[in-house]
Amino acid sequence: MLPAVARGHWGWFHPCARLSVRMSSTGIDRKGILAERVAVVTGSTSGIGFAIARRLAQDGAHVVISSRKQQNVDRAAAQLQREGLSVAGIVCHVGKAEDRERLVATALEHCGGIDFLVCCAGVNPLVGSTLGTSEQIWDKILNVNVKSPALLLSQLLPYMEKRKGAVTLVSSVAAYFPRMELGVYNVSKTALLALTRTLALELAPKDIRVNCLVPGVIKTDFSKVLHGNESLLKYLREYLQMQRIGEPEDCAGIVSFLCSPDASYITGENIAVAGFSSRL
Ligand SMILES: NC(=O)c1ccc[n+]([C@@H]2O[C@H](COP(=O)([O-])OP(=O)(O)OC[C@H]3O[C@@H](n4cnc5c(N)ncnc54)[C@H](O)[C@@H]3O)[C@@H](O)[C@H]2O)c1
Repeated sequence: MLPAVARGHWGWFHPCARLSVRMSSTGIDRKGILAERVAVVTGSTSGIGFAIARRLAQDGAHVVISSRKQQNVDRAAAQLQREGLSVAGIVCHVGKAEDRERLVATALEHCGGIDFLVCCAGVNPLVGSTLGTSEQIWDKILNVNVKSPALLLSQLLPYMEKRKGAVTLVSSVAAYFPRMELGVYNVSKTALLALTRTLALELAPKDIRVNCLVPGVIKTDFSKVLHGNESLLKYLREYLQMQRIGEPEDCAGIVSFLCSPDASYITGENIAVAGFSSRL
């Protein structure tokens, strides 16, 4: 049986209290750079989002993870809690307003505020040509990939104000060099670059920074269609100057840095983690 917190019902158990208990009982007094800060990470039960959630928690933050399916939330939250990290999980389909509201309420109720938002949730139905894409698919991709980070941020904003918060959106190198088979996905990821700069501009007076992680090919389920194909993988390795595709952990440290006080004067930037491509 998984702990209640992993099912999204915390009851008496306060995940944020857990870390302080652990720290005092083990005598560890070295606080992480993100200690006592609270991070909400969408699409974080696997892949890049999971690696980011883990890293933020390792660096001291209380982290609320989320994705669409309860069983995935349970599994991921339980795994990180076993590692002694202060993590709670809740189901949130980012395209659903009521799910976003519940995510916000959960973070507030159990962690008392919100400092960081990392938007990893993304969809990528392989749709082929942009002009051949149905309106339904257009709506789905733009809703989840572009609109939902902005809508979620507007729901979180009242609580992030006065906390010198930071937001990280997640685009893709497809924003810079679109792939034929990705159609509208390319468009959505390019829109995120513009969203980053626009939000950075709008939120700078509130001391909230907005930056964008731009991953190259990272080994996750999402990109299996690329790295699962031996000949394509060989091509990618030769094409990438570092001779390898990335791991989710390659994307994690930069997000922790962007949340940290060390990045206090960095906003509106799109930062590629892509192993160097001469086309970037
Ligand atoms: N893997 C890559 O090569 C790569 C490259 C560039 C950009 N990205 C981007 O990175 C992000 C994470 O992808 P990943 O590679 O870690 O994939 P992944 O499939 O491992 O993780 C995606 C996560 O998002 C969740 N998710 C999907 N739709 C959701 C929704 N509507 N609401 C909430 N959660 C949802 C999934 O459940 C999963 O937890 C995506 O935005 C993707 O576009 C990935």
